Amino acid sequence: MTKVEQIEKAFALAKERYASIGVDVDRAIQSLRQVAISVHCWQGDDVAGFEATDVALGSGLAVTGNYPGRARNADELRSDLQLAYSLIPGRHRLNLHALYGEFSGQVDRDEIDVTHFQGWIDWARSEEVKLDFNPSYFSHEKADDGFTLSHSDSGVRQFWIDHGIACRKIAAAMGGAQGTPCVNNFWVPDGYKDSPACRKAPRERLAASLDEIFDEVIDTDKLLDAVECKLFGIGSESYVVGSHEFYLGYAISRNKTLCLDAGHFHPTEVISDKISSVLMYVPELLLHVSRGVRWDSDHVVTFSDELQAIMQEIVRGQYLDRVHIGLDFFDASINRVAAWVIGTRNALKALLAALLEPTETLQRAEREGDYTTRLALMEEQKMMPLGAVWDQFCLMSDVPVGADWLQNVRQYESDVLSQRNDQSAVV
Ligand SMILES: C[C@H](O)[C@H](O)[C@@H](O)C(=O)CO
Ligand SMILES: [Mn+2]
Repeated sequence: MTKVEQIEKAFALAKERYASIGVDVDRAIQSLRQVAISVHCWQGDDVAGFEATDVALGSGLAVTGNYPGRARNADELRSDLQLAYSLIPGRHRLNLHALYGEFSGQVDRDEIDVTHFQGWIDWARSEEVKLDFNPSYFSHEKADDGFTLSHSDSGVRQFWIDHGIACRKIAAAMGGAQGTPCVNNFWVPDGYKDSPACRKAPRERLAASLDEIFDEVIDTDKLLDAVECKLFGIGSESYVVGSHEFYLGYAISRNKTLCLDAGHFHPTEVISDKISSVLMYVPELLLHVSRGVRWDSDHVVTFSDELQAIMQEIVRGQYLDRVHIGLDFFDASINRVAAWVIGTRNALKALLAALLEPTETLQRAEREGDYTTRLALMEEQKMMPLGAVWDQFCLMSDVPVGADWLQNVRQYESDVLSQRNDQSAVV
């Protein structure tokens, strides 16, 4: 029997097993096909970006590892992304940070405009990839003292407000060009290493700065404004201005999209439990699916219990049309293209697992107070033939099955990545 025949046979048997518990596999696959994961550009170059400056990564962000082959310019990053997308089933989005514009010479953050992203827009159109965006409030001399939009100096604040306004315009142009909204996510690192004497004033300034940035009403067909909280960062251990409570209140009161990053809470606190709560009060949610190991370390996403719980919550709550699934990890200790492929395939696998649950049966047992059945079925579900359905989904999507994709990455590593021995910027 050929490998394809094996996959098809296993799939046919799996379909029968799932049908026996009331799950329609074809419908699950159909739903999975509709989901576009927003793949983050910054895994490809260790969050360095392409500005004509050599300011080091900062504001609490840290990438460890020195695996060869980091992308040094937009063409290299696009080439790496193209390989990654070709190994991931389905059609997915690209999440760009403002520091990934194509700048000829020094262009400061308050001066960027859509022309610096035209290359990305053209590429996205030709690759049928939709774009998301992020203003960059880090790796800049005006962010060096730990404050940007909540800075006590009005000049510094204004600089960052102008950056936010510029980014909204760019994101709206992307949304207009692609015919679907571009999610523009604001993460602001501002905070204190040690106990502040005043927690109130920076928060008041952050809210006022954001209000100024969001003052222009832009059609939500083009642009969705999102805001991302954080508990602490390196150098902001005692106080982060944009805490969870701050942004939850801000998003609710301003009708904005809330971003929940899986690494931005206490280590035992999980975002899966927050989804159904916050979606009672905010219109839409952006997820930064990440994996913190002891802290917000941004490890590559694995098929973990929490990843499965996140996807289960999205499916069980029927939130697929209100949740934007983005990724946020950066690992420079392994092949960076492989990191994208592993993390994105895992997010999709977990989503497929959730779509293959007998949700109604589980929820009925719960409604009837039959927690024995609920637990028994949830545990038996873990042994169902998910892998056979996943393999078929890969086959149907014309991407490698199992670990076969690794050969493509290895080939690319020897043909392309290993030639990038000069790691300084090549523009
Ligand atoms: C680069 C990203 O915007 C950044 O990771 C942010 O989303 C974050 O999570 C910071 O900890
Ligand atoms: Mn994040």
